[in-house]
Amino acid sequence: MNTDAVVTFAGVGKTYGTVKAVDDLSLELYPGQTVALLGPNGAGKSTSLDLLLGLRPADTGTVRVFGASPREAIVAGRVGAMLQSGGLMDEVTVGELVRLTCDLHPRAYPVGDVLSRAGITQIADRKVNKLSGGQEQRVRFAMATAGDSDLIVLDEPTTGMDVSARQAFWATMREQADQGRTVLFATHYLEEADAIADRVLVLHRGRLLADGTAAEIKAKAGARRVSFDLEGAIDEQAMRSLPFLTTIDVSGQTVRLQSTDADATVHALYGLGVYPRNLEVAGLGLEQAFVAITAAEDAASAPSTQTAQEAMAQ
Ligand SMILES: Nc1ncnc2c1ncn2[C@@H]1O[C@H](COP(=O)(O)OP(=O)(O)OP(=O)(O)O)[C@@H](O)[C@H]1O
Repeated sequence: MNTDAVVTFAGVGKTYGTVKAVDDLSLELYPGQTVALLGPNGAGKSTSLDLLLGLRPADTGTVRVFGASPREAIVAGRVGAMLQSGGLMDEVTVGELVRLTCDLHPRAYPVGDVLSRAGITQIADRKVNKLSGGQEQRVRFAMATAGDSDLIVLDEPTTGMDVSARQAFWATMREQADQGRTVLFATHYLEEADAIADRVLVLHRGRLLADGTAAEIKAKAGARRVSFDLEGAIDEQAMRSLPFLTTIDVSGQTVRLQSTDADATVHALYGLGVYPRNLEVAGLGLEQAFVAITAAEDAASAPSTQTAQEAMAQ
């Protein structure tokens, strides 16, 4: 086990009945990393965060946070968390709730700073049960950043936030990471992961499918996007016979395709005697890469019905 690690999962498993929510998960997070946890619904993201926060015990393996148990790390004030649901006391005001959270944090910031950073100073006197969804998220954000924690754990933090709240939120998280804190967030917004995270973890059926920078995850998906325009009638059958295609779409004079070997596909295209204009070759976006990687895994675990290559092509 690396002693510098902020978080260590070693062979961690969690099963609910017959569902393996987390399956033999091993990983380490380091100081200053901003890590996005991606995965389809039910992939095990929230369960993994619950295990990391000691809210549920692991069935197998060990979870360590700053070399201690999750509970010890939290009691020491080293972890701030923003979870998806629950946890807000309805009958108190926003200001009272944030004050209480600060009172409980061993290394709390002044309440006024916490309110203003989360953009909720104006609603400090409002009852928590009168808040909109986005305002509730801001309150959760305030609670997660109430003190000087070394690790900030966020489960789908920007769901329901408007554009300005999101921008303010991520600006704050960037500051936190720049100061050496580790930020781990689960999200379904892949553009946020692409823009914010310096490390992306792709979880699927409780297992870690990919771990790297967004660029590495895109490269792992293997395919590239090619688009071009053709003049005159397009011979769709000839286009579909191009080598290394995974998908192709012909719309008007424009052809858009994905290829696992774009150089060979373009070479063959010229071999058809056509003259493509506005030819562009680009990598997959993170969203397309994510879909390709998880679909390929689905296909690999159901080999009788679909090949991985077919899944990549969908
Ligand atoms: N308390 C529970 N009891 C039984 N099954 C559960 C429980 N919590 C989660 N599961 C199951 O474990 C699996 C992983 O769920 P989890 O909530 O961790 O996924 P997730 O990646 O966070 O999903 P989402 O993106 O939909 O929030 C799912 O199949 C889910 O149905």
